[in-house]
Amino acid sequence: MWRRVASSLSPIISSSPSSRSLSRNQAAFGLIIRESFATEISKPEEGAKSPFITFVLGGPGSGKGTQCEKIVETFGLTHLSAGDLLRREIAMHTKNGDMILNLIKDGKIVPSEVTVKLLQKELESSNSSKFLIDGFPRTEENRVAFERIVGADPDVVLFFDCPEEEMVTRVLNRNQGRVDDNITTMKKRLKIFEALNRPVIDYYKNKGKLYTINAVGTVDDIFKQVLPIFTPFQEQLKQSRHVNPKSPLLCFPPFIILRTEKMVSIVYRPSFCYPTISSSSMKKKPRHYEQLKLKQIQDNNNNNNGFTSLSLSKPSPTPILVGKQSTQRTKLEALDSVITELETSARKGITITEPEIFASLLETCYTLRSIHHGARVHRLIPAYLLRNNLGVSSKLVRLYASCGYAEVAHEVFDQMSKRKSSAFAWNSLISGYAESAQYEDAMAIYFQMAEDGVKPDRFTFPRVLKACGGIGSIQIGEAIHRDLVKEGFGYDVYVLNALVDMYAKCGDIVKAKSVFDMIPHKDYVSWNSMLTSYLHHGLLHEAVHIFRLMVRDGVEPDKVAISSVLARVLSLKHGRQLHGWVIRRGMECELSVANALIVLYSKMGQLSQACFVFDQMLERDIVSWNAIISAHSKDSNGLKYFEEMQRADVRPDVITFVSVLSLCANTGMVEDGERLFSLMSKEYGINPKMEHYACMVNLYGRAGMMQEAYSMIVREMGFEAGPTVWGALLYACYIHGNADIGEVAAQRLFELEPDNEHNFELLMRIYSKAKRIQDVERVRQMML
Ligand SMILES: Nc1ncnc2c1ncn2[C@@H]1O[C@H](COP(=O)(O)OP(=O)(O)OP(=O)(O)O)[C@@H](O)[C@H]1O
Ligand SMILES: Nc1ccn([C@@H]2O[C@H](COP(=O)(O)O)[C@@H](O)[C@H]2O)c(=O)n1
Repeated sequence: MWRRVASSLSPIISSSPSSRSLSRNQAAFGLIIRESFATEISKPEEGAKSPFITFVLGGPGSGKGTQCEKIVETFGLTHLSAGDLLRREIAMHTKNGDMILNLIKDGKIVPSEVTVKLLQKELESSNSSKFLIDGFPRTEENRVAFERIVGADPDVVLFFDCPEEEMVTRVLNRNQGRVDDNITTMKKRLKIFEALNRPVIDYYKNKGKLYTINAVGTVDDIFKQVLPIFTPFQEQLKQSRHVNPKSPLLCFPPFIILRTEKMVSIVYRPSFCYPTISSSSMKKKPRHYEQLKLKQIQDNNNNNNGFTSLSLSKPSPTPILVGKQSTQRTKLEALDSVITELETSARKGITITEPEIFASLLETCYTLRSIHHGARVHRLIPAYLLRNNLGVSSKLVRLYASCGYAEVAHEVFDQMSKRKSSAFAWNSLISGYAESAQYEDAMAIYFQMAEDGVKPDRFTFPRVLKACGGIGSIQIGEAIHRDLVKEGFGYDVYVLNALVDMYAKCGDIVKAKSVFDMIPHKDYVSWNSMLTSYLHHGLLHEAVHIFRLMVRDGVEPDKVAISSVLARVLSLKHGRQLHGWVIRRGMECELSVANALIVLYSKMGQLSQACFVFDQMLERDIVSWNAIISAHSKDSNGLKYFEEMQRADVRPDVITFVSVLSLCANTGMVEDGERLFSLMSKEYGINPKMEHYACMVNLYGRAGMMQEAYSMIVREMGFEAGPTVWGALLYACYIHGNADIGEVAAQRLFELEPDNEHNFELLMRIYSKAKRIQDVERVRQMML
């Protein structure tokens, strides 16, 4: 192995804080990950296999990236583009981001330490053993630093030799919005290439490792020169893969259970952090991404490193589909297995006392919105932990509140001994309410906080502002704005970003823009908030302006902005173009983007495309399920998705039932509709709302069951029926020519919406069908 694997398991079980390392993604997931291996050695172990490394050199625009894609396709190497890694730093506003941006704008070389560290991180976190390192080393200094820090030598060095004029033409036509693709920077890049990269090329030439390729001609012609270079290495490339214990790609399923006689410990690893992939996704085609995913699953099936790991469903022969579907299922299965293991241990008298375990599990339950699993975890948590550990109880509170279990959330909250000492617990409650669209409740908690003398912190405000945006009250929003300034958060980017969003959602785009202008160091959230706000307000011109400024500053629109753009697309052609753009950026697997694509295709009547996107999703949330079911509003196949959703243990919500009930109404599936209506309250505790009754009246009405439809309104509904319900009945009366019930429905509608001419017209048609000409005339007179 390239990196040494410590043999002992003990560090895992008694991991000290120092043995834990939180990677960026891990931290983002709020997870504590115990490192299961010692990882200090960066030189290859003696006798261990080194990774197969190819350096790809050539001037700017010589076609390195293009050829790398083909090499990846054919030989399955992992593509790491140094330029892409640096651009990712800019986009993510890391501490080096500004410095890198300035150097790239000027065509200069970023300090080797920075670039090599980025490459090293990618190499270490990948489970691949064969890499294409593109655009590196650019200088002798780069080369030496790589040898020193990574401790590896390339097996092959490709040099794409291209005349300057051709490179200039290609770069100026590249059209990817890169800050350095302009003639001024290009001239500098070419000079630097000649001065600094030539010595590297000569170095490898002297070592006999250099392969020079004439980079003029078609992409395929050039690749014909590349192919034979790798042929001698084919066996080496096929050989078993390097297994890196630190690799997030290897961490599948997300949990590994470690058992000793007295103790059960869990190593939690988020299975959906793929830094290697996302870093180079700018250039990569999603197909490679899929190949990697599938490999990941296969590798994990093959490598359990001696741990008791959770079982995985075997991938089927269709890589793309199965890779993704099994991923989603396995996440829940893994969670379920871990909880079952813990329950078994608890029954045997082994008490689990580590708050990190519960915090991780609850975080996962929350991500998967599995309240059922959350409740099981809840039962395992010792009472004293719940009372005293803010981290654990807050996660539980948020889970319950966000799944609509307000009472239980409050019960847990009330028992928290430290709830009055900080805003932490309150934030969870506010966040839970805000996420489940219970905005008034979220606001009430904020005001309660003030009454109880708990000071809000910088995390409180974004949550409250989100709730305020949900309510759409500019007055409350302004009051909170004053509060946050008073509390000293008037210059906090994190808070100001939420303020931009709030003002925009409350309809005051001018104020949103003035807050945005006030943000001194805008981060990518600031830009994306403003872009999204303009889009929401239909201000496309302004949105395009912001978009241009973003590209100028090297900030890419994020998934939220892209989802908003997708939601506003008016033509299938533009939708498809955007879908292509999304794929090129490797963003098609982002949950909100995929959800928006489903809605887009469904809106455009492209059901099979919507299903395709859905089937490809790595992760699905309630919005995805609702979108695909709603896309089937006139197709009985939609119920299969509902059943699949239940099997996946995703809890249907109010919207899901509106969708399935209208599907049943539209397709005449009365029995299924009745069954689902009853399931909604009995199984899922959702009391039927106006929309559900409207669907039921529609269901019976369309099926000609007028008495059932009528009695649904007068007998079953516990509240006054509104226009949607009576309207459904009136329409059914028109279809089935029932003037008696039609009169009753119309009468109620005339009271509820006296100005809606449609109701009068419908009643006239009903009378006309029944040949009650005098009544037709009477209604006509009423309309005058
Ligand atoms: N053989 C070719 N003929 C014409 N255009 C090409 C060819 N190969 C690549 N291109 C185009 O030239 C542009 C530059 O190619 P590419 O991005 O692969 O170059 P690169 O060497 O990776 O550039 P950089 O170092 O600037 O990242 C792209 O727009 C690409 O589509
Ligand atoms: N080893 C490297 C690679 C790149 N850079 C900087 O990034 C710019 C773009 O690189 P591409 O390979 O995508 O063209 C490049 O001009 C350098 O500014 C670097 O510093 N070191």
